[in-house]
Amino acid sequence: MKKVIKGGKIATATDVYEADVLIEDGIITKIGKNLEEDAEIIDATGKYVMPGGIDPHTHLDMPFNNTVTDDDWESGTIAAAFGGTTTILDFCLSAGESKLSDAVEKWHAKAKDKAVIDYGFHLMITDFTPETEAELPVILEKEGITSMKVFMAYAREFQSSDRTLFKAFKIGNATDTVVMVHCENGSVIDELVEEALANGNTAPIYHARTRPAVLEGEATKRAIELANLAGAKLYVVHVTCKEAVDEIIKAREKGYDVLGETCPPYLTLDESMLAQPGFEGAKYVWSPPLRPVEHQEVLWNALKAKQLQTIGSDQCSFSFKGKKQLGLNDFSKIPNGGPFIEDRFGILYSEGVAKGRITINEFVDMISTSAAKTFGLFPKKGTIAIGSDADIVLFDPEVKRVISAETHHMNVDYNPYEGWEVAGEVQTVLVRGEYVVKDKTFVGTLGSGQYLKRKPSSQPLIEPALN
Ligand SMILES: NC(=O)NCCC(=O)O
Ligand SMILES: [Zn+2]
Ligand SMILES: [Zn+2]
Repeated sequence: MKKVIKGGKIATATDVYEADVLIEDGIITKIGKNLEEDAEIIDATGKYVMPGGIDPHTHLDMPFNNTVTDDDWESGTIAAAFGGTTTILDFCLSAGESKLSDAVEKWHAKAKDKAVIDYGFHLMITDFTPETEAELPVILEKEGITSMKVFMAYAREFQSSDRTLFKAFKIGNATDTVVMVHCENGSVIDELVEEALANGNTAPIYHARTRPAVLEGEATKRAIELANLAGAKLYVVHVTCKEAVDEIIKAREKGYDVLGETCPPYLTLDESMLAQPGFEGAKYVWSPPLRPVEHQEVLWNALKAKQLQTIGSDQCSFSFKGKKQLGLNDFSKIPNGGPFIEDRFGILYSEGVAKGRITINEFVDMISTSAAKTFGLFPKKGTIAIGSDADIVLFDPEVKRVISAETHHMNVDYNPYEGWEVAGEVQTVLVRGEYVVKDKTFVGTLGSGQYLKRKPSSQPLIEPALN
């Protein structure tokens, strides 16, 4: 059945205008005033009609820090949809697998019968054996994967040597793959952690104190130089601080092909959350850590200036009364990560657009379009245009609502934004023209999300004007 969205205000990364949208067979086929069609009418009066959010950074059902994240592909993608996200790019973990193809197969099995929105994978690389090095280009092509993540942190779990990092950049260059890097100095952090514990400092705040911003800046610079030496496209994930932003700006001014992502908590929460009495701070333990409040303005300014381009949720959820308790007597054992897949879109709108920090077009770009372009999904995803998938969010900017773990859809017992009043509400969400959320009720089907094969591009990531 055809659908027409009528009377709304279409917002894309470049325009805002009133028009109707015709959807046929999951695709946008017409955009215009007063479309008269024999179709189901969806009334969007007073609402924004926006492209569905694209979350380029999630960890669903992922083994990590001696446990597994609490949101799987069912709760995680349902929560994403309620929050206005219609595509996610999740990290497929290859550590522990002798073949990359086994890792990818495992990730397909996790997602296939559960996902209610569309999805793709980034490959997570920790090391190269001669076999995995040979297999990588084959897997990237076969699976339509155009991005991989390498870690300069988590010394005992995922951290790569500089040599592995450099190899990844060389392969990135040869295959036009975007290399995403977690930039922290994991070895120095380990030393600082050991020192803190030896001094009896076991509380959650020491997670932040043992991962200083200078180590994020240092690692960011190292990744930038190694990527440039290898001729790779670099995407710095979860940027938190001035030290890292400064390195990214300097590199971009030199014409290096570098993009940066930040995440809602770094824009809106600060280090003091970890210093709350008792074990409460464990709710805010993720890496890199929250920073002192002055870093927030640096991040907002960098987004506004397009020196940072995307917003990932870094969804990596662990319940407070459950898995976070692993670190009750030792902050270094608190599983790293937080639940953000549902509130990424709403927090950025409320703190960004409603508070006048960014425009609605900048919002759409950061929450959807820019990720689509970076990761080979545009214009199928990431915009409202004829020929694009009808991944559409109807958003009422006038509604005020309160975020709470009591009402969210993530499979965790707390929300870092508990009690926050936010402006704007996602009301209806379509994926390829089918309702997943209709008038704030889930009506989707488990397993209806489609795996997205992407195509590498030889184009640089950096916009030509900056070259
Ligand atoms: N960010 C975090 O603490 N957990 C997820 C893993 C990562 O992205 O580093
Ligand atoms: Zn990371
Ligand atoms: Zn992450």
